[in-house]
Amino acid sequence: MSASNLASVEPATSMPAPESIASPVVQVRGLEKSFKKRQVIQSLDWSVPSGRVIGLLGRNGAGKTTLLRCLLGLSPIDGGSVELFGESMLEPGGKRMHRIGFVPQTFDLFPWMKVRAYLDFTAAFYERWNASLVDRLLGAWELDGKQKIGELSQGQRQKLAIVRAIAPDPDLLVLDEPVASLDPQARRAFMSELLTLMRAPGKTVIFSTHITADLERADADIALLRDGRIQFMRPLAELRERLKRVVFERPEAWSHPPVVAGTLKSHVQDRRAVLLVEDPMVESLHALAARENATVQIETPTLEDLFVELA
Ligand SMILES: Nc1ncnc2c1ncn2[C@@H]1O[C@H](COP(=O)(O)OP(=O)(O)OP(=O)(O)O)[C@@H](O)[C@H]1O
Repeated sequence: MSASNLASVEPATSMPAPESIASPVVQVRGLEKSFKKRQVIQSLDWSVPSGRVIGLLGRNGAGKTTLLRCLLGLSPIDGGSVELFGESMLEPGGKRMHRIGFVPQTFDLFPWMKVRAYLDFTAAFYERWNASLVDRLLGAWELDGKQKIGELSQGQRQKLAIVRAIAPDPDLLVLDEPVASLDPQARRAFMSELLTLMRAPGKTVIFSTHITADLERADADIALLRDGRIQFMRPLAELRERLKRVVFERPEAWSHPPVVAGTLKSHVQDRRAVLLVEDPMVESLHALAARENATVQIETPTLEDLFVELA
């Protein structure tokens, strides 16, 4: 059993608000991307409605960076199509880029420029540029405008990349592991800043991360990338409500896990059988436990548990 059951219950786009069905911000159809013989993205379909915060999860090497770069036209695609704001995306450029902010995984541009000069230089390219936000964030995040970019620490560069990406007031903000180098205080401050700015009508955030606590804090929709495809996209609250960890325990060892409808994954550990079940029927579980001379516990898994099980 696998997470694809989730996708079969509902397609990769889950329950968008009615007004957003008409105009997804991101619409990907049949996307293919390989590096030499290594196929990273395979027939990937993904529709991201406006107004959501999406956490893109996937194991190391699952293709998150590749997918985000393909979305933004930064990496050529081998097949399929990508539309942003309803228009085909073949390469970055044009007016639409004013509406898009991107924080790459590593930021190592313009090492000779000073922070303030770099931001002023970048501002000139944008129709909208929130100079007071820049000033506030430089202060709050303790970035020195007079310091050279090449002399910044990794975390400070990441902060600068974030300031640069959100200052143009983007409608779509794409962040590739934006908080990987930030300390816990900076991560929290960043997440709360991000959500305040982007939890506004018409704003959409897509960010990849391994830090599941941040996704929980952001109350994000979770999109899982595995085997080259988006396996499902669901609001975190819905995942937690519908997916349960069911633990059977009995005096004798299990040779195989008990059969339960909706099981996505299961394993046995001696006298324990642990199942991840979608929409479990509580009475049937208790009846099954009684037949098997077992006790049963139904738990709500953490997002990290879910990630470990499903990714
Ligand atoms: N420029 C490239 N040339 C060749 N292979 C590449 C290139 N970029 C990525 N890959 C391969 O594509 C696969 C997906 O890489 P990608 O960086 O997209 O994964 P990821 O999900 O972002 O990983 P992580 O969580 O570790 O950042 C990996 O197997 C990687 O080796």
